[in-house]
Amino acid sequence: MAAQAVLRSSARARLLSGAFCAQRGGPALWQHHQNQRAFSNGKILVEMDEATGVAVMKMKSPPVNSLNLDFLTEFSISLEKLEIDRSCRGLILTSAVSKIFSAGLDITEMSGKSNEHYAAFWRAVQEMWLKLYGSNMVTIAAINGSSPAGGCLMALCCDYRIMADNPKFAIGLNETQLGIVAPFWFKDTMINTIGNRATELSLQLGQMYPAPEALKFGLVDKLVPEDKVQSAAAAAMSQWLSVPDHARQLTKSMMRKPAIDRLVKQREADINNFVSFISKDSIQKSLQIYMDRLKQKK
Ligand SMILES: CCCCC/C=C\C/C=C\C=C\CC(=O)SCCNC(=O)CCNC(=O)[C@H](O)C(C)(C)COP(=O)(O)OP(=O)(O)OC[C@H]1O[C@@H](n2cnc3c(N)ncnc32)[C@H](O)[C@@H]1OP(=O)(O)O
Repeated sequence: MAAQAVLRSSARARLLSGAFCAQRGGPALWQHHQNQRAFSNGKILVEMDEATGVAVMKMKSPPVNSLNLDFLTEFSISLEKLEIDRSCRGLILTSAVSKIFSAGLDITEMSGKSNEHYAAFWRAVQEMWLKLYGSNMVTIAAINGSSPAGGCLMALCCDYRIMADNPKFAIGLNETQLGIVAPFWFKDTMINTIGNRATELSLQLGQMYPAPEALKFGLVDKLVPEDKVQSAAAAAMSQWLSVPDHARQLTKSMMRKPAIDRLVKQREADINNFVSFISKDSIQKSLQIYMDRLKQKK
């Protein structure tokens, strides 16, 4: 895919240079065990079944798998590593943290930091989206917990979503509830999944949907009991992998390329937009109030 080609160069350069690995105290090499391979960079664990060509990526950044700069960098590098591995055809994205898929973007990365930091953070968010939404692999989200905002975006980037059937787990793009605005590419991803009107309702209200409502709304494709999420994802994966790769990949590209190209074309403008928006005093105040409320609810 065009966007993949653009993106691959920078992440691969970092991957091959080992800069990221050195920073983490050593290269994230595959460990082999029978038919299984695994690597971990700290916040992400990847286990690959060589017999099926399916990798399971587990987010393991407690307490809530929030997407900070380190996490996003590890995520993109891990994904790139799988993308260039020809034996890997499918990816199941899930969480190793109980009851949480991902709490979305780390709000502390968007509060009280320099403009340079906001720009680097937003570039990493864009990169995560470009890589996951544009992946050539079959991607299935095994949503085993709550998944607000950026966590919902990650799930929406996948080709298929299976969620634990627990009304305590909710998913949605709730940005307006924080006093912030989902950028156009979050919106495009949601429109491509549930359509324009449902997206407008959902985004304006900053709605979080408990699992049963998320299914009705089309935000997720299937609900299964909590302890069956991984096995259901594996079963769905084998169905998806029965389709010839080249035909499925070209079809995926046809559906997603317009949205991907749109961000690729205005990447720098989107970063500048984010920095000027997030650094406003009024927005910083809104985020502070939201964080205070989160802490007070205990
Ligand atoms: C017009 C121009 C527009 C341009 C574009 C501009 C801007 C776009 C900007 C941004 C887009 C952002 C998308 C996002 O992802 S924003 C993040 C939204 N996330 C949330 O709202 C999640 C909030 N969290 C929760 O709802 C709950 O924590 C959760 C359901 C995930 C888990 O609940 P639980 O009860 O288990 O755990 P808690 O006690 O609430 O949390 C534990 C601990 O973690 C902290 N925390 C939770 N979420 C976050 C987070 N997203 N970032 C940072 N920290 C988080 C929480 O505060 C607790 O900390 P502590 O009290 O233990 O220290």
